[in-house]
This record gives sequence, C-alpha cells and structure tokens, in this order.
Amino acid sequence: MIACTIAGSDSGGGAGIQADLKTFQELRVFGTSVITALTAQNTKGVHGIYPATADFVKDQLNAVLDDFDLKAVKTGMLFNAEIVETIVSVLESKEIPLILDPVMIAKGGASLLKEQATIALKEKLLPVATVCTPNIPEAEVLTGLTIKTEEEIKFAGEYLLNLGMQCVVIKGGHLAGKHAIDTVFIRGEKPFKMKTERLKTIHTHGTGCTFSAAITAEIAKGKPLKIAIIEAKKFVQLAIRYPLNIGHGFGPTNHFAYQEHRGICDVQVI
Ligand SMILES: Nc1ncnc2c1ncn2[C@@H]1O[C@H](COP(=O)(O)OP(=O)(O)O)[C@@H](O)[C@H]1O
Ligand SMILES: Cc1ncc(COP(=O)(O)O)c(N)n1
Repeated sequence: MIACTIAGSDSGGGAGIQADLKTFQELRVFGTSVITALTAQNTKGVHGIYPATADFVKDQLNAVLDDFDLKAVKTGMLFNAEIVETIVSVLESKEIPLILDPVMIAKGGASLLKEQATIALKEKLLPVATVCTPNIPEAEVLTGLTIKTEEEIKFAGEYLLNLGMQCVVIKGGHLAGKHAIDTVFIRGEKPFKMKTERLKTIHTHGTGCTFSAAITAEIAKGKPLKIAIIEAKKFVQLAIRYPLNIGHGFGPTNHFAYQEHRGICDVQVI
C-alpha cells in the first residue's frame, strides 16, 4: 500500500514529513512525500523556515501521482495560501481519501501557516477532505468559537462537518484533566470519544503529525474510518507512553513503540 504526505520537513525528525514517513513505515505502508517547506528545527524550537515555491510543490505532487497508486494522502504544514491553492487544484479531481491535519502553530510557538492561508485552508481544502484533525486551538481558529466544554466541542465538530468533510476528530491534547480525550464526528453517525490516560511528559513534539499519519496509513490499508482512527489513537498513545528521551527540549514521540508494545494499549471508546 502506498500513501503520500504533503508537509514540512522537520530537521529534528520528530514532526512533519519525518514523523509521517516513520509512522507509515511502522504501520507497513510505503510512504511518498511532497515537501512544502524546509524547517531548521530541533526539540528546542523552529529556527528558520524556507518554503518551496507553489510550482515546485505541484511538480512533486504530480510526479508522485503520475507513478504511484496512492491509497491515501495527508497534509500537514502548508505554510502559505499559494501552496494550499495548488494542492486543492491538483487533488480536487482525484478520488483519493485526504486526511487534513490543519497545522498552524508549532508547540514551541512558531507560526507554520500564514494568516491568509488559514482562509484558503478553511474555504478550499477543508471541503474536499475526508478527515480533518484539529487540536483545540486550531478548531477555535477554524470555527471562530472558544472551545472549553463538551458542548462547545460538539458545536465545533458539527460546524466543521457542515463545511463538507466526512469526519472531524477534535483532539484533546491541549485540554486539562486526567484523560486525553479526542471526540470523533462522522457524517450521519453518532459522535464518539476516544479516551486514554493523559501521560505526564514533555515529549509530545509531533503528536498531531503522528496521529494523522497513522490514520492515513490505516485508511491506505483499507481499514474502515472508525477502526483506522481508533488504531491511530493507540499508535500515538504508545508513542507518547514510551519516550525516547532524545534532544534537550520537547522531545519527539517514539515511533517504534507501537510495534514493540501494541498488545498493552487500551483506548476506551465511549
Ligand atoms: N499528554 C498526553 N497524554 C496522552 N495523549 C496525549 C497527550 N498529549 C496529546 N495526546 C494525544 O495525542 C494526539 C495529538 O493531540 P494534540 O497534542 O492535541 O495535537 P497537536 O500535536 O496537533 O497539538 C491526540 O490523540 C491527543 O489526545
Ligand atoms: C514541519 C513541522 N510540521 C508540523 C509541526 C507541528 O508539530 P508540533 O505541534 O508537535 O510542534 C512542526 N513542529 N513542524
């Protein structure tokens, strides 16, 4: 099975293209990539960004599409409106499931999406996505709502589904509480929650990339949407639970952990 990630490169290896390809590999999916921007980055922060031109993003995407039978595509850091629009123009006529991680701000605070691009993302790319995986701050930007309570999460999920996509996962990593709870909205179905223990760690660099890449890999293998999302939650939970303790800042998650420990992760689905 072959999947593609369209995202930024993280020289530190914990997020972006590198996290996506490691996740695909661990889940036995062949990974191809389209690089939207190079970042000079490590566990201490983003030290520089060098975007690709929209034309070169298009060349990479066409090269991949021309040769490979892609079963799923994901997007991560898209950086500017030209790149967002280019991706829409190439992908909108294709029937490939699109998993959209609306990456906006790195955990260290650096902006990975320009303000104008947020509008293009919301108006043009979101409507053609199969799954969108915002964290709480991203869901707030996309909906214009403040999201703290369960009611507000429900309202935001329904608002986002109405933009046209098939599924929205509002991730709960940024909320407080003993559990990390993600809420899943699938068109025409009752929403459900995925609940795990909230782990006490600073090594959460790239959790969102890893989670959405795992959904992409499972969908590429033909898993039904709900099963793919639950398996991805197990993948990211284990990747956080068994940290590698690499670097001097907010370290990466452990992409090896799923293959090594997968028998012992329980995600409660409620
Ligand atoms: N401390 C934690 N313990 C357990 N799971 C977590 C923790 N932090 C994040 N997660 C999970 O990791 C995934 C990514 O979530 P989140 O950190 O909100 O995304 P992002 O990286 O986009 O900010 C979600 O499934 C979330 O529930
Ligand atoms: C290239 C790239 N893509 C995405 C992220 C977001 O990851 P995080 O929110 O964990 O910093 C990042 N830091 N760098």
